[in-house]
Amino acid sequence: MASIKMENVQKAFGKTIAVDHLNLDIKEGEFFTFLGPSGCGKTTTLRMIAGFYYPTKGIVRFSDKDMTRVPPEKRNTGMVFQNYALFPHMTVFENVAFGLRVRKIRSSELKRRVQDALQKVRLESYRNRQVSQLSGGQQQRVALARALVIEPEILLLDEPLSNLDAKLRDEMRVEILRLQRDYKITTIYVTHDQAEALSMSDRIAVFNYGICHQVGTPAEIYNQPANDFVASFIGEINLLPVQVKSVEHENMVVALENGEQQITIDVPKQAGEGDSILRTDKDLAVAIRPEAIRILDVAEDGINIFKGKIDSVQFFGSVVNVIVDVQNVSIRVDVLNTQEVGYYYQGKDVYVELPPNQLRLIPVISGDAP
Ligand SMILES: Nc1ncnc2c1ncn2[C@@H]1O[C@H](COP(=O)(O)OP(=O)(O)OP(=O)(O)O)[C@@H](O)[C@H]1O
Repeated sequence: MASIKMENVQKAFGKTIAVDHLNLDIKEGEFFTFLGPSGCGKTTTLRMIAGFYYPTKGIVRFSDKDMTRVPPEKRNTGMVFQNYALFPHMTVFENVAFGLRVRKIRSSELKRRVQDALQKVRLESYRNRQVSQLSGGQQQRVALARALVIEPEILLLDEPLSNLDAKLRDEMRVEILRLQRDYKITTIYVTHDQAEALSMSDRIAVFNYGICHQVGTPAEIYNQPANDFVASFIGEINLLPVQVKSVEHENMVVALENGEQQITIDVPKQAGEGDSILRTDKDLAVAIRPEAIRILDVAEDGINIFKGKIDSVQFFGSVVNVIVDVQNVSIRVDVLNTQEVGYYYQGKDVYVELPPNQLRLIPVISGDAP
């Protein structure tokens, strides 16, 4: 097992800066995910860790050792590619044995290790089968066995499930996590799928346009997004553009200007990381998840309770998605399907409550794309 550090790393391809100002500290044994949309720099970062690319600037360390310019074959990393990159006409056994033959491992030990890896991915009975005669999920397992058999210190997985159908993907997620725990191996997982990232990772780094915007546990990323990009890339969220009206000891009062009208919202100071949010030169938004908002039939005492009218209702099974119009501002509320059918309907007068402890005041950066 190794830890991985990236210190102020940049990678440029000619004039394209694929990754910039990257600082990461990945712990031994961690399942760490790079998440972001296509072209945001995830694969480039992974390749700098594998050694297929060298950074233009900055340092890459494994367990404090400088690896920045060490070639891939001297790094002891195992990699699984999106398209698996297997040898189709070779057997399962030979595909898995490949890395060991390159390393000139003795035949008896080679057999034992391949057998062991095939057992771990539950493919022992397929050892003599040609890879071209396997299903997508089985090929994925061969690719995993081939990466693991060399007993790497670090496992690198580049969108390993993207070619599989939804059911197999679910199965393989569980399988990958089981293997990662069995081998206790530091793992980096690249994906653009937020559900995959949230459900599998110890921690996630969220990328956009070559910049890492936030590193945190799934709950931190979901509950305390650093800005509007992170907030809206992961899950559904209401983003209400606001201006700060006043700042008190514990609270800030912010206003959502809406033509002639104004909605004032009480936001606890810690929802904006204390006063620091006030020093940003960015526009601000109040962020709240749809499941954190309550719909009330009658006005109750409390703060941040606003009168509105239901605009639309969509049924999703376990959850009902209700859009409420509050003074021409659309607010999405997700309620559990526990009321009788027809309880929420278009045109119904309701109140919505935005609980202060569920609010975040965040900078709006999405206009900043290069
Ligand atoms: N070899 C290269 N030469 C020139 N530009 C490159 C090269 N590799 C990547 N880029 C550019 O760097 C940026 C980041 O690409 P990268 O492949 O790291 O993104 P990604 O997040 O992995 O995307 P995807 O999910 O589509 O694979 C993109 O703008 C891409 O076009």
